[in-house]
Amino acid sequence: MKVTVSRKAHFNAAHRLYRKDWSMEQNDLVFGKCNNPNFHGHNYELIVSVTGEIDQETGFVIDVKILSDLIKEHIENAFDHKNLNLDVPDFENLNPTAENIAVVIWNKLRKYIDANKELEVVLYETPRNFVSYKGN
Ligand SMILES: Nc1nc2c(c(=O)[nH]1)N=C([C@H](O)[C@H](O)COP(=O)(O)OP(=O)(O)OP(=O)(O)O)CN2
Ligand SMILES: [Zn+2]
Repeated sequence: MKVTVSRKAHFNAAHRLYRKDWSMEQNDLVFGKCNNPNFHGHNYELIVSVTGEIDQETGFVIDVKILSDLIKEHIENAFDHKNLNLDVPDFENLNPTAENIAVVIWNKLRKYIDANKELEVVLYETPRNFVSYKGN
């Protein structure tokens, strides 16, 4: 019997969607207003879910306090109130789209979650735009 435990978190960050190897015109064509050279920001909402068997002694799939501390240490401290393009090394050569941010978050957390448990990341960039990633 598998059960999913989820924890919500949030961070505020600035970004610019563009490719360094494209002209301004091409970036404008593809990324539109998201290519603003002066950046723009989002209030990102994050849902991290861990699925696995319930431990018979504790009744937990994972202690939510542990999950919360992992998100705070590895995601919120790294991304909150940061410029993703300029301040976060993961995006030095990676466009900080919602898709790429979700994959980076998943990779950062995966190593701390037991191998026999599944991890899913859902990232809301705006209240209407969101992506999800489960690995693979
Ligand atoms: N596949 C993706 N498409 C877009 C991404 C993304 O990360 N992945 N990102 C952006 C922009 O960064 C931003 O999210 C767009 O903001 P905005 O247009 O303001 O968002 P909304 O759609 O919620 O606003 P509306 O008012 O509904 O237009 C663009 N595309
Ligand atoms: Zn944006």
